[in-house]
Parts: sequence; C-alpha cells; structure tokens
Amino acid sequence: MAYGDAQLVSTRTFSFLPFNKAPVALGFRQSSLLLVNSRSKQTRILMEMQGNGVSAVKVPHVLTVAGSDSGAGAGIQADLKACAARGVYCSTVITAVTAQNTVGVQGVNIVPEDFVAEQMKSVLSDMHVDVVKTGMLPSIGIVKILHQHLKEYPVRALVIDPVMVSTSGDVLAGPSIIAGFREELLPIADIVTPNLKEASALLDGLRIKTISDMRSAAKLLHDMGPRNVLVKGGDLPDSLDAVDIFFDGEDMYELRSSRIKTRNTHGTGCTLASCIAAELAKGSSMLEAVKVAKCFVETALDYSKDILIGNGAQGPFDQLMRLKNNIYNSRRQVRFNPSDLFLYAVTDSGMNRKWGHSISDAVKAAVEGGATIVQLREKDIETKDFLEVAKSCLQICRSHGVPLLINDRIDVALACDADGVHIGQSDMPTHVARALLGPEKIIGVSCKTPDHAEQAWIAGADYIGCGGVYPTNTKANNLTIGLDGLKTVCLASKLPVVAIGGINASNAQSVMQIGVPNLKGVAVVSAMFDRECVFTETRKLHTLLMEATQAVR
Ligand SMILES: Cc1ncc(COP(=O)(O)OP(=O)(O)O)c(N)n1
Ligand SMILES: Cc1nc(C(=O)O)sc1CCOP(=O)(O)O
Ligand SMILES: [Mg+2]
Repeated sequence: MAYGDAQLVSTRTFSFLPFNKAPVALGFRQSSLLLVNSRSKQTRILMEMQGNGVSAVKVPHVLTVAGSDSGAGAGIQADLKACAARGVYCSTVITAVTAQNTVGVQGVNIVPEDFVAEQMKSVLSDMHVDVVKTGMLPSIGIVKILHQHLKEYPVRALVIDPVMVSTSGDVLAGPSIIAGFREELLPIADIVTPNLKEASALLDGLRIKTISDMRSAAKLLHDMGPRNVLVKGGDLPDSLDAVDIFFDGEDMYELRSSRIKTRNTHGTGCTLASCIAAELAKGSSMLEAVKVAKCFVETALDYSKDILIGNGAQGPFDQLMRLKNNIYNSRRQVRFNPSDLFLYAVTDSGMNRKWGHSISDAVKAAVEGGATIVQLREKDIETKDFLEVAKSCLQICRSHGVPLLINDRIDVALACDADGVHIGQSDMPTHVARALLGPEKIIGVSCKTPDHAEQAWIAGADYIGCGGVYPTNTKANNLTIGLDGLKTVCLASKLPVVAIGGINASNAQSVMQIGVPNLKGVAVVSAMFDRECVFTETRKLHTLLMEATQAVR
C-alpha cells in the first residue's frame, strides 16, 4: 500500500501496549498499516479533507534528534540534506549546538534538557512522525527524555546512530552516555549503526580489527536488544572495500561497496543513518533500507570526491550531488543565444578513431579553432563512457564559454548537466524533452519541412537544424533538401536555424549567402573531424563564415 494514500491511516491507538513490544515492531515488521497512535486529530483532518473531495497526501516523515554542525557537514544539517535527497520530510530536535568546521570541533553548547523536551513535544504532539533517528545525544538526561517521548508518541521505527566521537576525534558524548544507550535506547531500537570505535565502546572496549571481529561485535550488540545491527567497517585497516556487517538476529550479511578515495567523508555516518531512516519511512524493509543507504553514500562520496570546502583534514560531502558538476562557479549558458549557432561542431567517434584523436582532444581543437557550439553525437559508445567523455568535454567547453549539447541522449545530458540536447524527428518528442530538461536547457530539433519547424516551435525548441543541404556520407539514407529546401524551412521557421549536411569549406559561404535572417550558421561533421588537424580546419571554416557574413552585411 502506498504512503500517499490517506485511506491507510488508522485511528487505532497502541498506547496501552508495552513500549518495547508495541507499534515500532508491529507497524514496521508485520504490517504496513500507518499507525497514528494518539494523534487521531490528524487522522480526522485527513478524512475530512477526503470527504470534501480534497486529496490528502501523507508525506513520509523522519524526526532527527541530533546536534547542529556549524560547518554543515554532519549532524542535523547532514540529516536534513540526506532526507531531502531521499524525498522525505525531516523535522528536527536539536540537542546541542557545536562550533565546528573541517579542522575540528571548537565548542559545544548543550541545549538545556527541558528545552530538548519542549522541541520533542512540539513535533511529536502535532506531526505524524514515521521514524525517529538519533545522532548526538550529549547527556543521559536527554536520552531519558527521548525514551519518555517515544513511549508517549510511538513511531514505526527507531534508528540509533550512537555518535560519540566526531570524525576529527573530538568527544561529542561522554562515557556516561554508554549506559544510556545500553539501558534506554538499544532495547527499543530497530537498528543501531555504530562504527568500529563506537561498537567497541558499547562493548566495553572489545578489540575489533577484522571482519570476523565485526561479526562477533554485531552478535554481541544484538544481544543488547536492537532488532538489527549494522557495524560499519569504514575504519577497518587494510580493506580495499568499505565492508559493513549487517545482522538481523538470524542472518549475517557482509555488505561491500567500493572505498572512495576522498578527504570529504565528514558526515557519512549521519547521512547513512538518516538515509536508512528515510527509506524506512517510505516503507522499505530494513535490509533494503540499509542497502539503499550504503549505495547512496557511496554515490554521493564519488560525486563529491574532488570538491574543496574548508582547509581541514576532513571536508563535507555533497548529499544533493550538485557541486561536482561545478554548476555554482562555472560560466554557464543562462539563456540560449542564437549567434552560438555560427559554427556548430558535431562529433563523430568513427572519424576521431580513424585519425587517432580522442573525443575530448578533438572537441578542444574545434573549440580553440573557433567552433561556437559543440554537439556530442556518439552513436556507438557505452553509456558509462559517454557520460565520462561528456563530463570532460563539458569542462573544456565551459572554460571557453561554448555550449555543449548531447545528441539524442537526454539521460546523458541530465547526468552531466550539459547545456542541452539535439533531437531528431524519431527521437524523444520535443515537449517531453522540454519537460525533462526544464526551461533553461537548450533544445535543438532536426527539421526538413515547414511543418516540422512549426511543431518544434510549439513544443518548446530553441533552434532547428535543417538539412541535408547537400548529400552526406555521415548520416545514412539522409534526405537532401538542397539550398531551396533550406530557404523554404528558414522562411517558415519562427526559430533560429543552423544548416547541416555535406557542408564544407567549399560550399559554406554559399549556404550563408541564401539571405534569410534566421539562418544563423552551419553545422559540420566531416569537414571538421574527418581531417588530420581539427584545429586548422575549424579555423579555416570560421574565417570563411566571417567573410561570408560580412559580405552579406
Ligand atoms: C544540428 C543538427 N541538425 C540535425 C541533426 C540530426 O539529428 P537527427 O535527425 O536526430 O539524426 P542523428 O544526428 O541523431 O543521427 C543533428 N544531429 N544536429
Ligand atoms: C547528423 C546529420 N544530420 C543531418 C540532417 O540532415 O539532419 S545531415 C547530418 C550529417 C552531417 O555530416 P557532414 O557534415 O559530415 O555531412
Ligand atoms: Mg537523433
């Protein structure tokens, strides 16, 4: 049953059940019924809305009870970002405010216990929380307050990240907290996610140095009451992979992901636990939630491996996976400029192979020779390789202020944050591409008739490519429309036009001289890339086009 379905909401209350047996286990393990305990008011509101024909959408909700990290790499800030990235609402109870950066923790200010209690009551008495996730719990008093509130307001799952020491080695919760974890929280937890140091601290200093030690630790921790245990092996010496041990009381799983080489690992523990909580809130099983969370952290670390924030040893990473593409500090195409169509380079991997050019070297030569826009038209490349090539070409193009478009592959354009796409009549429909890419990306559409041009304009294209002006060997079975066909389409088009097909140094000037104002340039493949020196050929074409346009003026 889906979470968005308000009919799932039940008015049953479970407050009469002993806490450690009740809705946490029932709701999460045996039933997908949404438990609202004493908050029947919210249920009534949902039902009233439905009765009035208004659809009420229940949003998966995680409450994080943790400390604030001023550097925003870990703590509450990491939890908020992780939940946002996983599409889950996240409310917050702040237990401590830390002055913290990539160097370490400079100060900790613990929030008074009664005010922690007030925050908890505010959230839990009003909102339907699916999962509570804990991070920094700086005092035994706060642990007790949490326990009391969970008794009063049961939730479907409790995720305990037993934060004790920061990544920089600073103590965030004293040894007295260990008793709190053992006595109050582990017995009611659905999962506890210690790293090696935390597992060792919870187990009276047990030595954990190998995967076999991690397995033993997982069993011993399970004996303390949590339904599931995830011992994280990120700090395991001599391990090529990041190996975690997951134990559900019956089966033991060795979960592996590749170890990403990066300084930006601050906040991985908080993010992992929040992501587990978010997946549980959406209705996943525990093992599924753990696997998704592990994969999410690995991907986010990979995206963030080169970002530079702060001067300390351990930087934050990017849960929203946006910084890697340099979208904040690169000069990017804000709106399409038709004059960019002037000399349009379209790549062809066969030609680059023939001349021993890598795609990115060929693109660099074209851009340095004067190409004003580049389209990667790679028909015989694996998707994974296409993405890598696109990323490196994007860097080259961005550094020259030249837009980079991707031929046919909307997914690749989105994945590398290219400036746009070029699509044909049998590719993704233009209006769908526009919906997927949003208003700012450039969309070019191949058109051979006035009707195509009209449709492209209606569907939200930015320019049209019109051809084949001359016969071409580059595209099989391509219809040649000639200069007359080009002129007819240009006159009908409300969009700027770039001509394509068989255009080279000997005919480029004739194309530009047909005398229609919305013909903005020529697109070439072989005349640029089926040549030994891409730079020289591009420069030659650029000079010819400049001459032709000056002559027209
Ligand atoms: C600028 C430009 N114009 C036309 C095309 C051809 O696109 P399409 O018809 O989709 O054919 P393929 O290039 O995908 O084979 C183009 N790529 N660029
Ligand atoms: C990719 C493409 N599209 C065309 C169209 O008519 O839409 S012609 C073409 C190939 C253009 O290659 P060259 O510059 O080597 O002739
Ligand atoms: Mg196409």
